[in-house]
Amino acid sequence: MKKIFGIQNFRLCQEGVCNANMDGRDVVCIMPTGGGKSLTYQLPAVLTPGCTLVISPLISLMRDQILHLKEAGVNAVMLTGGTPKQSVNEIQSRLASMATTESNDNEIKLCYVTPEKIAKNQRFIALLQKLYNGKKFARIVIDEAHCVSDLGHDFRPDYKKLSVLRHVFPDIPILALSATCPPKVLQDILKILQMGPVVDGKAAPLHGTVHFSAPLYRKNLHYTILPKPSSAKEVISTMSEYILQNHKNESGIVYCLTKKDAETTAEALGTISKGAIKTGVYHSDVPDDIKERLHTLWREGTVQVVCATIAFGLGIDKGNVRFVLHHTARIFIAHLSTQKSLDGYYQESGRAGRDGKDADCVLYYRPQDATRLSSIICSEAAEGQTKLRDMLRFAQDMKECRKILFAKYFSASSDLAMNSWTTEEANAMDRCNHCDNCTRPPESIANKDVTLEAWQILKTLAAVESRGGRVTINGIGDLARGLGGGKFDANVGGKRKKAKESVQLDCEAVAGGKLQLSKDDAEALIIHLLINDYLKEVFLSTAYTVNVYVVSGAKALRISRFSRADILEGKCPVKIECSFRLQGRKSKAAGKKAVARQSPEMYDFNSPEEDEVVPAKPLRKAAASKGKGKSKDTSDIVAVDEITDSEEDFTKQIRMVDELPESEEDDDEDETWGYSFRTSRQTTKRRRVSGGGSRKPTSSKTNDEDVISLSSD
Ligand SMILES: Nc1ncnc2c1ncn2[C@@H]1O[C@H](COP(=O)(O)OP(=O)(O)OP(=O)(O)O)[C@@H](O)[C@H]1O
Repeated sequence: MKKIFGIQNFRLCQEGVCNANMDGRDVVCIMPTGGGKSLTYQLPAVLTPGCTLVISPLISLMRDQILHLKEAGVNAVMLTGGTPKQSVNEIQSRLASMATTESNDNEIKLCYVTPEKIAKNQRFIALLQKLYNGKKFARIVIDEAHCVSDLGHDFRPDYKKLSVLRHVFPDIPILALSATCPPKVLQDILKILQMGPVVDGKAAPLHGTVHFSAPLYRKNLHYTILPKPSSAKEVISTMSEYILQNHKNESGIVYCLTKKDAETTAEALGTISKGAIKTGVYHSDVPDDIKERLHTLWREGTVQVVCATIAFGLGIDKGNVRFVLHHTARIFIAHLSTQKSLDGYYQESGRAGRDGKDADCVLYYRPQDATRLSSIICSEAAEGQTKLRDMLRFAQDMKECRKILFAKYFSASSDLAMNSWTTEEANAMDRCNHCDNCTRPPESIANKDVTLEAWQILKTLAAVESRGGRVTINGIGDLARGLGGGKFDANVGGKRKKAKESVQLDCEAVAGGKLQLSKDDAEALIIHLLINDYLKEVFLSTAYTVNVYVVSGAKALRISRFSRADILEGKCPVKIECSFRLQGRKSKAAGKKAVARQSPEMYDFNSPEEDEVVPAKPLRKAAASKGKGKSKDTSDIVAVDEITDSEEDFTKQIRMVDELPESEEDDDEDETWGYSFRTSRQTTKRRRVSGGGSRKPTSSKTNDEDVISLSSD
C-alpha cells in the first residue's frame, strides 16, 4: 500500500474490506464518495496471483483508474466498446496466455470492463472461463453495485444481467461496492448477484457476505451558503475574491447550471482575476479530446478551476480539490425522474476533499434563483417541485446544522438509516460545529415574526387573482412593496379572451399599506411561503418559453382569511417566522470590498450604510477527517462513438464455451448502453424549451415579460 499506492494508513473500513477480500469472502462495502473504495480491491489485486475483474458503469472512471494504476506501475487494462480493435486483441491474447502459464510474471492484475461486456459478450465470458480454469481469475469487483437494483436511483438494466457471474464462476469472490445503498437496494444486490445474507464486518462468522458500511458524514467538508449578488458580474467578482483569498492556486470546481453559464463563468473568472485564476470549461458539448486535455491540465494544476455543468466529475478522481463552488443551486436535469436535487448537490459538493483534507463547499444562493430553477424543471411537474423544494429548504435554512439537514433529508428520502451519519465521535443528530449555520454569529441573522408581511403578500396576490391577473415571484414582491407604480395586468376579456388591462393596486385598501421589507427579504419570505405551501408556482408554456407564476397555495387561507386587525392582535393561530440575514449581503462597493463577501458574516444588506464593511474573515476550517458521500452520477456513461453491438443477450443462453473462436468479431456492447441513454436524453431535451438561459428584466407592471428562456445541459 505504501510502496505502490503511496498511502500510509487505512481509513474508514478499508482494512477490513481488504482482509475479507484476501480471505476470499463475498463482500459488500458501502463507503462514501471519495472514501477510498478503489484501494479495497486494488491492493488485494496486486497482492494475489491472477486477474481481478472490475465492472464499472463509467468509461471516464475506468480511464481515470487505469491512468492512476499505470502511474503506480500496476498492470491494468480496460475493455470497452471504444477500445481499438488492435488493443482488444492484444489484451485478450495476454489474458488467454495468462490462463495457461504457471508463472505470475507480467500478469494483468486488473481488467476493467463495462457491464455489457459481461451481459452480451460470449467471447469475453469464454476468456474469463479460461482464466478461471487456469486458476488465474482472482475476484470480481462490481463498482456502483446499486445499479443492479431497479429500486435504486441509478438502475442499469445490464447490471441486472451480472447474475450470470455467480452461475458461471460459483466460487470466485464478489466484492460489491457502492456509495449509496438503502436497505432494500442492498437486499436486491444480494439477490441479483446471488450473494449470501450479510454478516457484520466487525465480527463476521465463517459464512455469509461480509458487510462493511462507513459513515456518510465527511467532516473535512465545510458547507456554506453565501448570499449571491444580484448582478452576474458581481457574482463572478465575489467568486474570484473568494478563490484568491481562500484557495489561491488550489484546485477547485465551479458548478454552473447551464453550458452557457459554465463558459461565461470560466471566461469572466479569468478576466476579473486578471489571469490569476486559470480556468477551463467542461460540459457535454466539449469534444472528448478537449475534455481529456482539460482533465490532464487540471490534474497537474495548470488549470486551477474547472467551470462545469453536471457532466463534470463523474468518476473523476482528484484528491486535492480544495473547493467546490455552486454558482447556482443545482437541479439535476438529466436525472430528474430519478434523482433529487439535494442528492445532486451533495454528490457534486462531495467531489471536494477526496484526499480527506479540509475542503470548502460553497453554494451561492439568492431566492430569485428559484424562479429560474423552477422553470427549468417545470416539465417534470409535481415531482420536480418536491425536489426543488428540498434544495430551497436547504439553502434558505440559516439555523440548522448542514450535517443534520443532510442526515434528515437522506434518511427521509432514501431509507438510509439515520445512523449512516453516526461516526465514532458523534451521533447523527449532533451538530457538526463547522458549517456556516454552526459557526454563524447569532447577531448576523434576525428571526422575525413576519405573519403580517406574509398576510400582505397573500392579500396582494388574492387581489391580483380576483382580477384574473398573473404575477411572478419577483412581481409579487415588487407589487406588495408598491414598486413599479403598483400596477399589474388584469384579464378583462373573460376566460377565453386575452385582453389585458393595466390595473392600479391600492396597497392601502388591499393590504393595509406597502410591504415594509427590502427586495431581498421580501423574496426570501416569498420562497419561505412557497416551500411551506402558502404559495404555489404554476407554469404556463408558450411555443417558445415557459412562464413561471405564483398563485395562492393550499395553506394561503389559513392566514389570508383574517383581517389586518386580527393579525395585529395575534388572532391568527398561524405564525410565520423567517430568518433574514442582517449581514453578508451585497455592497455597492463591489470591487474593493468584494473580498469581504467571502463569508456570510461580511455585509449588512439591510444596513443603510451599505458601504460599511465588516473586516473579512477566512472561512473556518476544521480538522481533516474521513469521507462521506453519495452515489456517482452516471450520466456520462456513454462513449458516444462506440461500436455497434449485436443485440445478443448472453444471459438468456448461459453456456460454457471452452475455446475462443479465433475469428469471432468482438461484439462490442456499449452501444446499447449509449443508445438508451441518448434516447432518454434526447427525449428530455425535446420536452424542454431551449433558448439563451437568460431572464429578461421584470417589472411588477408587466409580469408576462418575466419570461424565462431556458437552456438545459
Ligand atoms: N487510506 C487512505 N489515505 C489517504 N488517501 C486515500 C486513502 N484511501 C484512498 N485515498 C485517496 O482518496 C481518493 C479517493 O479514493 P477512491 O477513488 O478510491 O474513492 P472512492 O470511494 O472510489 O470514491 P468514488 O465513489 O467517488 O469513486 C483517492 O485520491 C485515493 O488515493
